[in-house]
Amino acid sequence: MTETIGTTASPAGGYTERPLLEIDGLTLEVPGAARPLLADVTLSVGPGEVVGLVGESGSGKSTTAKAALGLLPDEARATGSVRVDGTEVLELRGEELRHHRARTVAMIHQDPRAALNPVRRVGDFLTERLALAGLTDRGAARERAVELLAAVGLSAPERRVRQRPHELSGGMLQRVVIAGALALDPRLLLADEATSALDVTTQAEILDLLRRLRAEGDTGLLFITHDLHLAAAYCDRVLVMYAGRIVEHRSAERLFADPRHPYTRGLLECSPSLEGTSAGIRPIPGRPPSLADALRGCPFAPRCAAAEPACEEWTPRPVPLEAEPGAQASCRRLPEARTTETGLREGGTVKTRIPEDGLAEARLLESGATESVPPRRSHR
Ligand SMILES: Nc1ncnc2c1ncn2[C@@H]1O[C@H](COP(=O)(O)OP(=O)(O)OP(=O)(O)O)[C@@H](O)[C@H]1O
Repeated sequence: MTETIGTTASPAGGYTERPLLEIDGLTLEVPGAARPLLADVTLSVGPGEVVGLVGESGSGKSTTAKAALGLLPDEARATGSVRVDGTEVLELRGEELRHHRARTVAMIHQDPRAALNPVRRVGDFLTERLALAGLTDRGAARERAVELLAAVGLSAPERRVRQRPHELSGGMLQRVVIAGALALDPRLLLADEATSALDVTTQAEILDLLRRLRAEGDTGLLFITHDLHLAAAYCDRVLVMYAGRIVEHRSAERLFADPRHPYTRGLLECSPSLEGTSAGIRPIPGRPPSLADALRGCPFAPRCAAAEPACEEWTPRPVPLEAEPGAQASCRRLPEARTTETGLREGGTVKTRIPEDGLAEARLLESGATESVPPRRSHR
């Protein structure tokens, strides 16, 4: 099944307008690592959409989100592209990059205390953010700070602006940080484990708040979590990462109902459900590869109960899933993978669908493996 690619793309049942965030074939290499930090990462977030990015610790979720801010690891060599609201972030430098970080994208981290100066008042944090956005009149900024705190659901906002971080709970502080993000009226919000440190009730309140804000402002939200159950319940679409790669990309509903990658199935089986029951939890055996491990074939093969010897030779690539436009999983054992490979063997060079890349050429290499060839750019 085909779909229109470009400004009206609708990956895995998502948005229909131009994406706010478009990461296309992003590969990041750092000196001394045996494998890339990120390998061919492609994802997008549309206006008003919540997209989940899920994976174990070290899979590359934060590195992907930071790329949207133009924050790459020192000495990293990047290929591919990262566009926010149509601007190529990897080409921004100096003042343009500072402006981009201050105005277009806002990141909310797990620990709100790290974002707030412990000796400054909450109101100062907000008025400084508002000054970045051009509101330098002190009285007007003060008023706006109170409005922002009310908008994120803090009671008695006039009193809160005079308080210091230690006087507020973790949930209240996360609301302050979100208010700080909103002060800049960003098009894109990046929430990196933003609710992981909160109790379940506060977590639900903050998730509601984020959902309401992105709907009201038509803001896009990239929601990073290690909790696949939470992502499936909260997001429109979910991408699963393993060892720096996207291994599955589905609508949240389909992912939860019928996970196709063995790693996704393993994640669902090894995390407690939203109801909090831990019955039947089965941890995925083994550990994810470190950056010192050179990878060959499917990176999940050493931990995969369904792996065959040929998986260790298989070049990972997104395999489009039948009857689910834009959805893909990167597993050699999918029936869809066999179909495409047969086509390649017969045709030598064919056009194959790479979700969100549009039509990318897939070449048959001499070894018999396939290689997708999206448009590339190199940045340092
Ligand atoms: N500046 C850097 N230089 C070298 N390696 C880095 C750098 N930043 C991150 N890494 C490595 O990249 C890998 C991915 O890290 P990242 O923080 O993106 O993972 P994550 O999925 O967000 O994990 P977590 O949930 O623990 O934050 C890790 O192995 C990490 O050690």
